[in-house]
Parts: sequence; C-alpha cells; structure tokens
Amino acid sequence: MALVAGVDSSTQSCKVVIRDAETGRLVRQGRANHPDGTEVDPELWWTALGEALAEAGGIEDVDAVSIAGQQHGMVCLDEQGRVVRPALLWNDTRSAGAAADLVTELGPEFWSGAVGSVPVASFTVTKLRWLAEHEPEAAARTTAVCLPHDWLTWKLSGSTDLAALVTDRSDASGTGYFDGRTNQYRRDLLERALGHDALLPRVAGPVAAVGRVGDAMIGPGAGDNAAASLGLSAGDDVVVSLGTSGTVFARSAQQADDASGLVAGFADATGAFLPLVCTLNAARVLDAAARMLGVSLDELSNLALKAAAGAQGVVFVPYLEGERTPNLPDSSGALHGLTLANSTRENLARAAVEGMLCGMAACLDALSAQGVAVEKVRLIGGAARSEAVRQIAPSVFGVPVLALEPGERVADGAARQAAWVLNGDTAPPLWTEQLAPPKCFEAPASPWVRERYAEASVKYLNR
Ligand SMILES: Nc1ncnc2c1ncn2[C@@H]1O[C@H](COP(=O)(O)OP(=O)(O)O)[C@@H](O)[C@H]1O
Ligand SMILES: O=C(CO)[C@@H](O)[C@H](O)COP(=O)(O)O
Repeated sequence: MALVAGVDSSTQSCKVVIRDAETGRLVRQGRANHPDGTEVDPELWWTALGEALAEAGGIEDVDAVSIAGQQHGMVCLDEQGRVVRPALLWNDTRSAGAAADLVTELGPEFWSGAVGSVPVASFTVTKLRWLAEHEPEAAARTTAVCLPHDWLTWKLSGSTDLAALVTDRSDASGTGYFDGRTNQYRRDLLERALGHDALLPRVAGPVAAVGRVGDAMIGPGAGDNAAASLGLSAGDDVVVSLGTSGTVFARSAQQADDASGLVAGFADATGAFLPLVCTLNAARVLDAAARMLGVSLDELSNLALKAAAGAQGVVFVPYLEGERTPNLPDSSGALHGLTLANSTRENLARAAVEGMLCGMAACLDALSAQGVAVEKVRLIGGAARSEAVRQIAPSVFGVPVLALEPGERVADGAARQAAWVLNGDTAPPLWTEQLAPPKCFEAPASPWVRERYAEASVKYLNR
C-alpha cells in the first residue's frame, strides 16, 4: 500500500495527515501548535512540522508528501539562505499604509488587471514595501523572498541553495507580484515594493515532483485555501472556511478582476483559478466570546442555540483584529444594542456567532457580485465544528449549508496533491474513502439579522 502525507502549516498550528494513496483512507495523523502573534520566526514552523510529523508516526514509509500553508507571509532570506527577520504573517496589518500607497501609485484597476487582486495589508508585496521603508537594512540584505509553504518545502528537501526554492501558482498568486493568467512574476511590482529585485521561488506545475525527502517525492504544495479546494472535490460549490481567517472561495476557469478589491483573483492548485474573499475575524471571534463568558466552545454553542435569532437586538461587531474585508485595518470590535432586558449570556453568545457569520455573508455577496452562483455552501475550518455555527449559518447566509465530519481539509488537499504527484495521472485521484457525505443544514432566512448587523457595523468603522 502506497502512503502519502499532507501538511497544513496554518496560522495557529501544523497538522499532518497520512493517507492511503489509492483510496484516501486516513492511516495516521499528528498536530503541533504554532506560537501566537502576527510576526513569527519560521524556525518555529519547522519545529512544529517536526513535532506533528513525529506524532503522525514519521514519513519513513511514505511515498510522497506535500505541504500547504497559510498564504502571503513574508519570509526574507539573505545570501546564505538565513532568515533576515521574523516572518510577517497574512494577519499583520502594519503594512496597511504601504498597501494604500501602492494602490494610490498605480490605481486599483491597474492592480486587479496586472495580478488579479488589489493589494491590502495581507499581501506580501505590501509587507515588502513596509520593510523597505521601516527596516531598510533588512530590505537590503534580502536576497530571496518566499512564502511559508515554500520555505518549509525547501527545508524538508534539505537544500540550502536559494536556487532550489520552489512554490506553486496558488500561493504565488497571493503575493501581489504574480500574474496567474500568464504564470509570470511581475518583477517590476516586486522592485517597486522592495526597492530592488530578489530571487523568487520557481513556480512548479500542479503535479510536479519538486524534490525528495528520504525515499519520498515532494509535491509543489499550495496555499491553504487552494489545498482545501483540492481536498474537498467541491465541484462548483462555494466553500466557507472558518479558521483564524474567514474565507469564501470557489473554483473558476477565469482569474477574478475586481477593482473594488473585495474579491482576490487567486489561482487554484489544479491550473485553474480560485476567486476568494477573506476576513481577519472568524474562529477567534468565538474564542474571544467564550473567554468573555468563561465557558468552553461547546458551552458557547449551547448558549447561542438557546437565544432567539437576532439576539434580541444585541450585535457583536467582530473586527477584533482590524478587518481586511471590508478593508478596515484600524477598526476594532464592539458590542452594540445592549439594554437591561437583552443583556444575557445567551444573547452575547448568539451575537458572536451571528456577527462572525454576517461578516462571511458579506463575503458571499462579494463573490456572487463577481458572477459566482451561491446556491449552497460547504462549511470547513475549526469553527465549523460548532453546532451553533452549523445551525445558524443557513439562516444568515440564506442558502443550505453542507457540513462535513470535522477533519483537516487543507492537509487532506495536500495529501491528495501528493497522491496525484505519485500517480502522475491527468486528474487528481478519486478518493472514495476520504469523505463521508456532508450533512445538510437548512433554516429559514433571517434577513433582519444582517440588516441590524449592517446598521451597527457601520458605526464602528475605523474605531
Ligand atoms: N468546537 C469548536 N467550536 C468553535 N471553534 C472551534 C471549535 N474547535 C476548534 N475551534 C476553533 O478553530 C480554530 C482553529 O481552526 P483552524 O481551521 O485549525 O485554524 P487555522 O487553520 O487558521 O490555524 C481555533 O480558533 C479554535 O478555537
Ligand atoms: O490570507 C488568507 C487568504 O488570503 C488566509 O486564509 C491565510 O491563508 C490564513 O489561513 P488560515 O490559517 O486562517 O486557515
């Protein structure tokens, strides 16, 4: 039996699944935590990967491995391949001013036309501009720039040669200096941001073997959302992922071109595209609400389900990390509409779930405005484990919600890519044993919840 390993090096943790390459049956798994914070020494990801692989029983008997990871993070390397400074993650908003400058210099239409997306603080290109302006010495020492999954793939291969750095289209498309239509880097945009050219990872095709670790082939890997899309075989369904980030995406034959900046024109992991909308506030909104109420996440879910839709007028505006969609990097969260009568633990719990979901519903609207049909959604990510989220989501989204058994969809997608690399077929393997059929949640739409949220959230912009 051939085995494949898939890795998800995500914001909060590193997860590994080892599956049967032919059927997709889960054989072993492991995980390890990442540190908190939006600036992280990449060595800590490497340590976590080692721990997660060890917990999964190692990869000595594995035939192929692929690494997926959080998108956009800026990993700068010097001439010797050493990390120049801690990586700035996708949810670090210090480059919001740099993003605004880059958009003003060239115009939003230019950006969406050139690279499919109008950069916000999450994009690598804005972090490089921030580096050039605030840490010019570190910018000058930057010989190569890569992304979290590229760096881990390189480390796993054992190479120290910068020329061996490799990425894939999906993650390259989140940099802000790669055009997924031509599959070419826009070095002019890299130079505009960093102040000089730099070595960038080679962009490998979706099924290229890019190296070896022991006897195992290494696949090109992917950005985490693209890996989830590959793992789910979601067809035309729209996916809502509720991890640290909240993302909404769907496969498409065309690169998005949204000059409003709401929809990012990313590439997927199969050679197509993945229009995507992303918030900074998803699962951690529920973590924060549970902390405030002094309850577990399961208790938070029970409380939320005891309150009526609309939480008797309480609105939780969820901009706890600032926000990316809408682009409000300096905003903060708020509890709105409290009265003596509605100030209950149940309403607060419900408002947290509804607030997070209303943020995602706006993302669904943005995707739909780009021509993507939103007839039902597939729910994944850590917060999709919450029963309250599963039951309330269809009423906020206004469409049925398909929820799978809890699992590691990004790591699964990376494993499926590894199996594809191994068998070299024209299409990814059909993994009959991988996914139990999703459970469908339906509920009458509750548009007044979104209306009340819209009224409340507008009062807290940039505060
Ligand atoms: N039962 C649950 N209810 C709500 N949130 C949950 C539950 N289980 C896990 N989570 C949350 O999911 C998040 C982690 O999800 P994950 O998709 O792994 O995030 P990331 O990929 O960004 O690291 C954490 O914030 C965690 O608290
Ligand atoms: O920035 C984006 C997508 O553009 C995020 O989706 C990151 O890729 C982080 O993902 P999670 O760790 O939240 O899954």
